[in-house]
Formats: sequence, C-alpha cells, structure tokens
Amino acid sequence: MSVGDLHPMIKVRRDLHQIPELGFAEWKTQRYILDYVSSLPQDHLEVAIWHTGVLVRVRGTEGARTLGWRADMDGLPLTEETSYEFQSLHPDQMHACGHDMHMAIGLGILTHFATQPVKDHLLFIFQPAEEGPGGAQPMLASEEFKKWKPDQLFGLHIGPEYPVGTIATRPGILFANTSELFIDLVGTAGHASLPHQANDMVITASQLAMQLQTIISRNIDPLNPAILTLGKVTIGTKQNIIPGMARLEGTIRTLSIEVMEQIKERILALVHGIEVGFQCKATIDWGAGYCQVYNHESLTRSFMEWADAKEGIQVIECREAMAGEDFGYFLQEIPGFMFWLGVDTSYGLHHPQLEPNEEAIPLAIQLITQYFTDY
Ligand SMILES: CC(=O)N[C@@H](CCC[C@H](N)C(=O)O)C(=O)O
Repeated sequence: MSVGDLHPMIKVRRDLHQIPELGFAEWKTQRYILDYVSSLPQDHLEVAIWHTGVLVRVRGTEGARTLGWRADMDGLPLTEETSYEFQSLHPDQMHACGHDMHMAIGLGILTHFATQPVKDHLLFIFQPAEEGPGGAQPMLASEEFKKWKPDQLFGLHIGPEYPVGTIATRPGILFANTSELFIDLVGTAGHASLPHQANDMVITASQLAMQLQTIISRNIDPLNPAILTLGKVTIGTKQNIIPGMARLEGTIRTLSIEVMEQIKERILALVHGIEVGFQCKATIDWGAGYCQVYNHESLTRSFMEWADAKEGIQVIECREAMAGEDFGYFLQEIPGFMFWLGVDTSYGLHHPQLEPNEEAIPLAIQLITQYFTDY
C-alpha cells in the first residue's frame, strides 16, 4: 500500500511514531497535535495547553454534560528494533507502549466530531508523562483541566496479545498500584587487589537484590498478587576497581494498597540490615507511584454489552494486569473506564520490536465515535 492510500490516522500514527519524546519533554508531539487540531474546522473547538499536554473541547449542541477521552503522549528510553520504514528519528527513544496509536485514535475521534454535531460537550485530553513521572495527577489538579473537567472519562491501551477487533476489559480493578524504587548504596572504592581496604558495592548490591526477591516469595500472602522487579542496576567502572557506589532501580506492583505498604516496610527493613551488615550508607527514593485503575462497574458493564453487539467486535472480560497507568488518578475523581484494544503483535509492551497492527486504529475510531454518538 502506498502512503497515499493509507488511512489518514495511520499516517498520523506514523508521523508521531517518528518523534517519541520522554515524559514532560513532549514538545514536538504537542506542536504536532496543535498543528493537526488547527487544520480542523474550528467552529465548535476550544484548545488549551497544560505543560506539554493539550486539551481540546468540542462544544456540544446541548452540553448538559461533558464526556472525556484521554490519550497519553510520551515514549520510552529504548532503541527501536522494528522493521518499520518510519522508525524513530530520536536516538534511543521509541514509542514502545503504543502512545502513538493512542494519540492517533484520539485525534481521529476528534476529527469526526469537529464536523459532526454531538449533544454532549466532548473533552479530548492529550496527557504527558504516563511512563513517568506521571502527568495525570498534576494535570487533574491544573486550572486548565478543572475549567473543562469531564463528567465521565474513557480511554484505551493497546493490547498486544489480543486479535484486532478485540476489546478486553473488566469492571473494577484493571491495572495495579505501582511504586518506583531507587536505592543508592555508598561504600568505599578501592584497588581490586586490596579488598580488605575497600567496601565493595558489587557484593552489597548483589546481596540486596537477592534479599529483595524474598519479600514477595516469603512475606506476602501468595493469594495477593505482587511484583518487585529490578530493571536496572548500575555499579562500577572497570574490572580492576572495587566500586564504592551502586544504584538499584525497580518497580513494585500490587493489587492492594495494604500489600504495597507491607512491601515498602520490608524494603526499609532489608535496606537497614544491609547498611548495618555491610557498613555502607543507603538511601531509598520511592519515585513516582500510581494508584490502581478502577473501572466504574456499571459504566464498564454497559459499554461491554454495547460493544459486544457491534459487528467485528469481540468483547472479552479479562483479568487484572500488573501494569500501571496513571489514568487511575482520573478515575479516582471521574467515573469511567479503560479497556485494552487488540493490536495482535508477537512482541509485548516496552519491547523494541513492538509493531502493533494499525488496522486497530480506524476500528477504534469508528467504535468510540459511535459510542459517543449513541451514548
Ligand atoms: C502500561 C504501562 O506499561 N505502564 C507503565 C507505567 C509505569 C509506572 C512507573 N513508572 C513504574 O515503573 O512503576 C508500566 O510499567 O506498567
């Protein structure tokens, strides 16, 4: 298929795919969205910016309530390994979590309602920094958002494991509580041949990494889902220098707030033990934490029934996911839901070879356009 034959929103997705930017640095992405929105008929539109985010309100004919649609904007610090001709132009940054798809779908729904009258006001939210440090919470608190705060709010996330045409969601908890985890260890550097004069942070960090893994396996009730993953450990500069510093970086995921607290208490205890036992100084930073995504029960249930009756759509009631999503902060204040949109790809989220099936873009635009029209 030549680029000229592409669905316009697939073209938009490819443009966005080429300019991934990290959380709160989405300036080119914001520019792209603003330029796109300004190319639409402006009669019913109002636009506001918040930091690197964008809010677009479509004035409804009656406007008794406002329905919101949210798309996240940021990419990840990853080197792309897809087979695309339209790979990222930004070295070591990639849209590997589908936010390019989310934005293209949001813009596609907006494009429809820029010309077709709709009863309710609609608010399109392009939110920065979902991957961290979290844009939803500060955006929710902003004056720009409060002015147009929707009465109900919806959003989607691409689901690599589901075929195109699948909508997977559930009433209640969909995504986990999360907390980032950063631990810095400071000992004493030294010559490799003089271990007794140094305080080796390779050994200390290794001990701590192993001990941290005992929290989930030995302290948490196995019937309560919980994860502690260390995704990055930084130690040392050369094979014959004993390093005096180490940094462990990870994430904690739970389906209950109490279990999150329990894990943090255990981390504090183990890190204190490491300080005493290995005579080093340790500091813990909990980074950004996200609350769970809790789908409004009756709204979700009725959407699932409505969508299942649509031709070409299969609705699945899925299990909870241990992924995090700061969309949960919006849902704490505004009733709504999020769902997985099937994009049928063998590589998962955050993988450098992620290639979502783009046929899901027009399908999702059609579905949500219909939902907002019927609703
Ligand atoms: C859908 C998804 O992949 N979300 C991210 C959210 C990151 C949360 C936070 N920065 C953390 O790492 O704890 C995820 O990793 O689940």
